[in-house]
Amino acid sequence: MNSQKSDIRTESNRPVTTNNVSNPTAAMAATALAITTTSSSFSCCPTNGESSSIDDSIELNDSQEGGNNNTVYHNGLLEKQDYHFPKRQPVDIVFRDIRYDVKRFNITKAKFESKEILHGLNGSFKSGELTAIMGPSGAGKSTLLNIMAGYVSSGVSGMVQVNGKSRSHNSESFRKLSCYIQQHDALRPWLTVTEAMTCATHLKLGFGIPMTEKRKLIQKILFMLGLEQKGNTPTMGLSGGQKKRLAIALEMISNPPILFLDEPTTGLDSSSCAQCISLLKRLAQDGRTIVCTIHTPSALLFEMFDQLYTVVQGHCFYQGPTNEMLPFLGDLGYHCPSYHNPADFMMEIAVGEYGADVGKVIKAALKKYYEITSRCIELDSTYDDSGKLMETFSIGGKAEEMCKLQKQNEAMDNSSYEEEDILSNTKPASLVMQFLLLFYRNLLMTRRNYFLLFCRIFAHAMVATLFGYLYSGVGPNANQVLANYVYLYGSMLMMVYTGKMAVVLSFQIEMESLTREHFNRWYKLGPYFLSVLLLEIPVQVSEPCPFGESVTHK
Ligand SMILES: Nc1ncnc2c1ncn2[C@@H]1O[C@H](COP(=O)(O)OP(=O)(O)OP(=O)(O)O)[C@@H](O)[C@H]1O
Repeated sequence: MNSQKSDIRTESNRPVTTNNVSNPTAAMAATALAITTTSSSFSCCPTNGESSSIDDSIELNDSQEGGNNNTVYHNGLLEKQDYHFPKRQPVDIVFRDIRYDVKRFNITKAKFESKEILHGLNGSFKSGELTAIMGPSGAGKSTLLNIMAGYVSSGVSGMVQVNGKSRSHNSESFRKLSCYIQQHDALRPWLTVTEAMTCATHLKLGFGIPMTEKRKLIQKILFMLGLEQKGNTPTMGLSGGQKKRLAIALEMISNPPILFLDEPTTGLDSSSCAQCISLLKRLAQDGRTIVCTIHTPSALLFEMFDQLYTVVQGHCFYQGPTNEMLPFLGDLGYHCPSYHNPADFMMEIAVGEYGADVGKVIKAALKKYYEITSRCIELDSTYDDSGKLMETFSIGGKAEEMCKLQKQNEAMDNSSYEEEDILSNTKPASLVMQFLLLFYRNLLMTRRNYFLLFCRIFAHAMVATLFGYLYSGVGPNANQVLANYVYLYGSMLMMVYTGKMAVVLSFQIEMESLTREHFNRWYKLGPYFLSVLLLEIPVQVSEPCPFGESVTHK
């Protein structure tokens, strides 16, 4: 245990300056100063000379939370037992009759046709539970997740309730509560882990809280996610599992009570998969609602999920506790062979192996859902207006369930939300600050991507030399009007296409990052586009100048 801690200290024992900014105006000035200095990272923006170290931050956290840093290994996974994210209000999601229609153009009939992808899905995702959405490829898992996250809203019908209140399919307030981590991590490869975290913290939490608090928060998140020793590593130098954890870490800054993840384990080896799911499980145990799609997990991983929602051909195939899935299929006459992975077995039944009747299972799942719902309605009716239990039950099963619900209610009432204050009082960065931060981030990435920069400079120098040689001395010569025209036209094309190519080549990567960051409410689109354009303009303006002048003077 001690050796583990001392390792961390040795690895991260480097001075990190902190910036204790307590009001927004001072913070703006501080950041502007940081941006105008030649500082090479977000984390090094000294303004008041105060300094501390990562080491100090960890120690401070230990003493503040009054716990030993019990770092233990379980199933080969690193667990930081005494570190928890601040509690958030539990959020339960219930959805009914979710349908999704897409319009497709039928070439043979030369008209648009509607196709239903999801056929009236019902279910719920509860706080404190880790739910897996499973199903064969093309079953509609990602579509369901996109709808639940509010990422897709057109063509969707049905009802989604959040803590009992109806939610529109593109609800802005719901997006404040949730974050959506898509399959592709879409991280910024040229930023280090600390820089990526610092930038995200400034954007998400604004400048209303001191820099020291932000720094502590970053260290705590990185520590909890096992990335504390990777602070100085560029994102592109992380392994697949570490990238997934960083993607989660970036969203955990705002500590959302709901997390949606699309295939978080795809492309990871079994150990990284286990680490990732173990992390999600821990986050769920702290009271979050965590929903992720997953492709046939191993038996070990499968057991880690609390709830399972299976989709087959756009229908619900099974929903309920993971450990009740095999008895459910067993009741329908499908018995899992010994030593067989339950997840594999379920998928085999879902694609009709063992002579399985998929329709029969879908009907049974629907029947089970209605049975549970009607039981819950009965249970609800025994609460008074304030949600308290009115009477006890004589029927064993129901009484037990009611007691469980009652205990959950009491636990919620007694739980302290003091820790929440630091985040609940925050406002995201203003538009101006968003622009400054994004501009600085772009500048940093452009500077570090020296190969691209070198290629651009080299291409321009080559074209300038060629044009200079071909059109040397044509400027003041009245007989060379056509040559002047060709030169100007060529220069114009050069400017347009080099500018365009930079955008075209980086479009796909940039779009993925932009979609993720914008959807998760890091910033507005205006500051983003302005920051990209302003960085491009100096390069474009400088292109024709040297050559243009040389021609005019000749
Ligand atoms: N916008 C769309 N237009 C046409 N078809 C669509 C659209 N979105 C989804 N689909 C279809 O809906 C079905 C479900 O897609 P979805 O991506 O949800 O599947 P999935 O279960 O996540 O599959 P996989 O595991 O392979 O990612 C697929 O057949 C897909 O082709």
